[in-house]
Amino acid sequence: MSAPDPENPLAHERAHLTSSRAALRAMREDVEALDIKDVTANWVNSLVLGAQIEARIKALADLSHTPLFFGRLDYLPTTQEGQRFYIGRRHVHDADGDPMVIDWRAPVSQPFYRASKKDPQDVRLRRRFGYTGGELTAYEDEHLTDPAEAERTSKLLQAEIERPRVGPMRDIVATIQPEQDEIVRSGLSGTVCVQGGPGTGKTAVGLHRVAYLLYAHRDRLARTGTLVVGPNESFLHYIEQVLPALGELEVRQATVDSLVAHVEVRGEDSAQTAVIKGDARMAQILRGAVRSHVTLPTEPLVVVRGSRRWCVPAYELEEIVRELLDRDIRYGAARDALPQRIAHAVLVRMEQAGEAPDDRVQDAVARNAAVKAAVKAVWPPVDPAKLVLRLLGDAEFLAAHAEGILTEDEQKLLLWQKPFRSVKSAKWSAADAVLIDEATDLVQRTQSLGHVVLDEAQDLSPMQYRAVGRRCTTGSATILGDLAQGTTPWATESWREALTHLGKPDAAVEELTAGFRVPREVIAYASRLLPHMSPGLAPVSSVRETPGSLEIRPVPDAAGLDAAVVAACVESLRNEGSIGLIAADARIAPLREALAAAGLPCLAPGEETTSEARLTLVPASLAKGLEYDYVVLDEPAAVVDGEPDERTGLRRLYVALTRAVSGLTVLHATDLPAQLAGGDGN
Ligand SMILES: Nc1ncnc2c1ncn2[C@@H]1O[C@H](COP(=O)(O)OP(=O)(O)OP(=O)(O)O)[C@@H](O)[C@H]1O
Repeated sequence: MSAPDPENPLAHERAHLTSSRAALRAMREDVEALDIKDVTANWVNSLVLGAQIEARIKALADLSHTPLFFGRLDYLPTTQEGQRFYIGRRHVHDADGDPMVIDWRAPVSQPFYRASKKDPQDVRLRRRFGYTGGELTAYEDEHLTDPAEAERTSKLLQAEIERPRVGPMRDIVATIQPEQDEIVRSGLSGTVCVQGGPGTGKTAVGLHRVAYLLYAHRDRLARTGTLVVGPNESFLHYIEQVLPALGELEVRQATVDSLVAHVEVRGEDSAQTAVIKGDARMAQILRGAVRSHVTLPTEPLVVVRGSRRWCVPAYELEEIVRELLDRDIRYGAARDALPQRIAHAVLVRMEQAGEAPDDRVQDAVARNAAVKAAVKAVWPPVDPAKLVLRLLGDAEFLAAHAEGILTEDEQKLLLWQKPFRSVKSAKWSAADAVLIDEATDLVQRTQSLGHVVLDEAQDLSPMQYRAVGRRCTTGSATILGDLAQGTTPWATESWREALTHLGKPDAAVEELTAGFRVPREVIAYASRLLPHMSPGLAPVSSVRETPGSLEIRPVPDAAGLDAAVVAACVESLRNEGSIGLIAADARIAPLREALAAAGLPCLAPGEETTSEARLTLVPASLAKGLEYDYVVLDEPAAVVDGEPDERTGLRRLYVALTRAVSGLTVLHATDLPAQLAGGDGN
């Protein structure tokens, strides 16, 4: 490494960027030049190796608009031999194998995120770099061991957050904050639950944690797999580029609905019914219903082999069945084990009679027609969807298993008005699919992944938590959410309870309190709702002061509201970045028309914003998790009224009010909800 030029540090850093880029190119060319013909024994090997090389080449691509490094650490002479490290998205080394850029996830990079004046962690200088396009244009230094230097908030962090947004969500790897980093780097074995208000970086933290875990436990997670679960497709689409930008291409993304898609969902439940279907008591009912298929044998079993007849008495068969019922194994696994258990009982009799049967004889007995018939009678196969079809369609069957668990009224709510004939013709709801998933797992164990990230977790029902939980029984999870943003009738009120349903009752619950998205003025306004919908939750404290970021515009005449909203969108579009027009779901159609009439094209959530198409029309029900540089919020009272109860309405409004990064304009022709009224006359 060349010596720094004290006269022109920026030129020196740019030179390092240029040589790092060249080194990365050389690394890529080395991989491209690999000839695997001589080293692979067969075509399967060569295919596998070929795919690995292909992936490596992709991972080594130099994305000209993504800074190769964003920070620098100079250690004190006493540690790391006073070395200097450039921190970036991936490791880059020169021709001698010496590091030019260190992966942000490496242990030596950690102080970049955690060191402070109070705890410099052996770092003398921390330097952050600013880029414009692909150009390195600025840097910011902190001399962590210099007592004379005052601590200040990073301008580059501020600029990074306010950088106009177009396109999908981006990573925050250059600016992860210390309390976020603690979560990102927490170990693979533990499940972490993160409570955090709007814009505290929960989604970002969850995604960076996956990237970190994949780095630290690559082999294990490559085998077991990782999954990110989000609330809907448009949200998944919004976040889907973050992990690839961090070099991780193998992480699966899903919604809870898509995880449990055993049947086609065409029906909808009333809120009351959905609440019961999502209640954890349903798991108990399903378990009883599945196991009720087992009938204790009352007849002896006779197996004929050659000239001999072997008889296993009924009481002994019963013992075998009881023992399998007592062992907590899946219904299907026990069913698979039963023929061998019976065959073993026959073999014992053969031995008692002086024969010496071997394993092959046991296998043959297990396949004997009489044994097969006995197994079918005692432990018949169970089709999970048919089982749920019967529970929801047959009052007697339901009563037999729900007695003492659900009240009669609750049972009535579960039953279809008119039972469906078949799994195919049934109008399954989303909650039914979760029940089928539970039943499926009772029959056959669901495969567990190595790590699951669950975002917007507060909206899940207990049965949905169980569905996610069984996908990480042998792995760990990151649970992200905000109790104040729960808008389903079954929304979680306590993380401890949610974690218990998930099967991780002892997981650590962490809290993020610093807000990065929403300016102080806006979050203060939205937080007026908190005492009315989630008392006890502390407001987010925004790291950003953006004067003038909030405007409340009364519209005197209701007939003029649409035109005023369109005008506000036009004004917002004069700024750089993305614009979200958020409105009650019922207001979407008229607003779309008004925008079209004014010649303003708009996107739907999930459609990617570009520099040409920057305005998205967002139904309040889909706003969760999304963000826009400027938000125009149409008629708050309509957002509240769009929900079945006031608390849910206020929470929906809270979500809508907290989507803006740089500016929020609220337009209302009717009175604002009383809970928003504050001391300032707004
Ligand atoms: N350390 C950070 N540096 C820069 N930007 C950050 C940082 N943390 C969060 N952000 C930005 O703040 C915004 C909000 O982050 P994110 O969407 O992860 O928050 P959230 O807690 O999931 O919000 P919500 O509850 O509204 O879904 C994003 O644009 C994200 O990039």
